[in-house]
Amino acid sequence: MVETNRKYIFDFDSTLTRVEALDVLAEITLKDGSSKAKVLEEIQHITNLGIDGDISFTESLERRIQLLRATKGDLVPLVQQLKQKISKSIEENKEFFRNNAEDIYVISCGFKEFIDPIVAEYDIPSERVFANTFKFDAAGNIIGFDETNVLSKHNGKIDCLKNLDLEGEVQVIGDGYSDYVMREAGIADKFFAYTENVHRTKAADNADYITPNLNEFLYVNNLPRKISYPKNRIKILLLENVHPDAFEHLSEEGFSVELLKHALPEEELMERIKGVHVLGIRSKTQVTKKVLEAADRLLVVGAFCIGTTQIDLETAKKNGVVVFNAPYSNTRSVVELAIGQIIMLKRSIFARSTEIHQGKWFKTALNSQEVRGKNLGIIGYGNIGKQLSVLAEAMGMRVYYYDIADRLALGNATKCKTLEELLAISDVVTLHIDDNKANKNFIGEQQFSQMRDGAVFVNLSRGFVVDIKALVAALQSKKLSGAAVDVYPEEPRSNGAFKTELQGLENVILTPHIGGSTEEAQRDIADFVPNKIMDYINSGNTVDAVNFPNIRLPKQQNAHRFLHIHDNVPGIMAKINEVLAKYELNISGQYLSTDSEVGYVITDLDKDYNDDVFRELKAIKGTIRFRVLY
Ligand SMILES: NC(=O)C1=CN([C@@H]2O[C@H](COP(=O)(O)OP(=O)(O)OC[C@H]3O[C@@H](n4cnc5c(N)ncnc54)[C@H](O)[C@@H]3O)[C@@H](O)[C@H]2O)C=CC1
Ligand SMILES: O=C(O)C(=O)COP(=O)(O)O
Repeated sequence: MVETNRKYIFDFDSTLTRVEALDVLAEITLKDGSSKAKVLEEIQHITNLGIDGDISFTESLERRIQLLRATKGDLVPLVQQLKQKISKSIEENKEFFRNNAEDIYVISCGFKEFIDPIVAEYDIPSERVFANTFKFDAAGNIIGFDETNVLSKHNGKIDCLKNLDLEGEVQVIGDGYSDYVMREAGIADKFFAYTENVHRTKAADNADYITPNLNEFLYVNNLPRKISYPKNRIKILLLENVHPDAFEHLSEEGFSVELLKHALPEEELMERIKGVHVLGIRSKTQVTKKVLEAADRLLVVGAFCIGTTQIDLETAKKNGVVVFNAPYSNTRSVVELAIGQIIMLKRSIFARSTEIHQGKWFKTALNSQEVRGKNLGIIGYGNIGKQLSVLAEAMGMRVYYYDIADRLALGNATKCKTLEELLAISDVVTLHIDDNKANKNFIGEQQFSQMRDGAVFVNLSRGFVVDIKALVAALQSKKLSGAAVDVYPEEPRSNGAFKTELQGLENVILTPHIGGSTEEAQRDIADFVPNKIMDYINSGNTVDAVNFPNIRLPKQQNAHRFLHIHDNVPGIMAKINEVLAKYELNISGQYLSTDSEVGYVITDLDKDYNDDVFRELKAIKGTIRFRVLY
């Protein structure tokens, strides 16, 4: 039992439950038919007019009851259905109702016949439920309501609360303007506009607090709750036009998400990142040391792509910021584009197509060859390189590959010991190495000179790995018969003008870094990365993090979870456990993973903790970040 000297007044419809009960009743009573939808719409309209105070409540009630044509028997399925429609965060925090049972009241303009059985399960007895009651005829039809009840009158909640004459601070939690009026009249001390189910502007505009769920209400009041930090307080900034599904998934989870179409330059990002807990980017946004240092709340960076060298991974780690990416989602898209481009180059298709666009017919087999039987040299035999190997072989190409790591050949592919060997044998050279900064100008003048005369060259990896001047020279001198380039050393942050020295060259296909830009890939990434983010935020899992010790954690029931990220120096674990022992906290599970720089320890406890424990754990020397989950 928590002593707060507060009284909590809850509204019922759309606050404790996700729905308006009379709308559900209408669904039950109205027979399917052409008029059903119209009547339902009419009932909802009248409900809203009443809630917003645009018509008198008595009028709204009378009109709805006439339309409903309900009976006593209809209340049974109504109660059953309402039990399934309790607001999510109310359900999650059932303990709040148990612990504060004496101080919780329901004041509703709904009806006790269906409210009482629902809220009884939340330890609110009938005597603390104030609502209307139905009038029935002898046959059990609902024919009206008790008109002497104050709650059947316009602004009846004011009189109802006045009559209760409650002591202590009175807080009203409701979704409608008719709840706010108790505060306006000066009988309640605070009004929380409850927006978990419906956001009513008129109520929200007047509220002392807008509370998107009960967790936020409990947080504001510093009361025990299911999760320590309400999800709506977690701010997510998604840049570079990531697929809208990501926005959907993360918003549905309750986070506050903002979506921008473009990348941000360093200075602007340093400003925008303040207060942000999760940053979502693609390949353009540079998450530099300065940006990470300006970030005061950052927990996670989600790279909605494969490459992660645009992020200062080391600084992120040292600051306790976990980075995730999507290593597989767009690989197939890149492979398909590579195949397409290789065929287009070998057939000089873009030249032929441009001629026709310019009104010229030039039918020729000149510079046009099949890919069957040609040697394909793949540099970088990773997730993309390997898939390309299989598909190219299926088209009859002879595949050679070169990789600095020891990679098993798929199918009949032949491994080359050196880059020179690969360059010398390939009719088509395609680049799929990773975005490691050490790969800068990996292919330059010397490498082009080692290629076969008339070879074609494809780069879908990163712009900086190729010396563009050398590539232009190789194309101009006809050493290469063509090239396809998707990535450039400098790429613009948003769509618009773009210049490259490769423009205007013959048989050169230029694409704006769209290798991974397919609907399928972007949708898959928008599913994969948010799941990783949510898994880390909600339970501390770092599986598949690119810069952090990986820990897969079991789900815990009735436990508190402490996440402690620290410098990997001796003795920290002992200090954590010393604090826990001092406060006689029983550890139900403890998991540790370290790398050379940081340690990540998760401790599950089966007992309530107080703020002193929190403070002491945070104060341990070497602590980078400390977070409590629930
Ligand atoms: N154009 C686009 O839209 C996209 C581009 N990419 C880029 O494609 C590249 C490859 O992606 P994945 O196959 O997923 O990466 P991966 O990491 O699975 O494979 C890269 C391979 O390159 C090898 N490698 C690295 N440096 C090398 C070097 N100097 N010489 C030889 N081998 C080297 C690695 O050992 C590894 O096997 C990355 O740079 C990625 O950023 C990825 C997706 C979309
Ligand atoms: O996945 C990658 O590394 C890519 O290059 C794709 O980047 P993007 O998401 O198109 O900015």
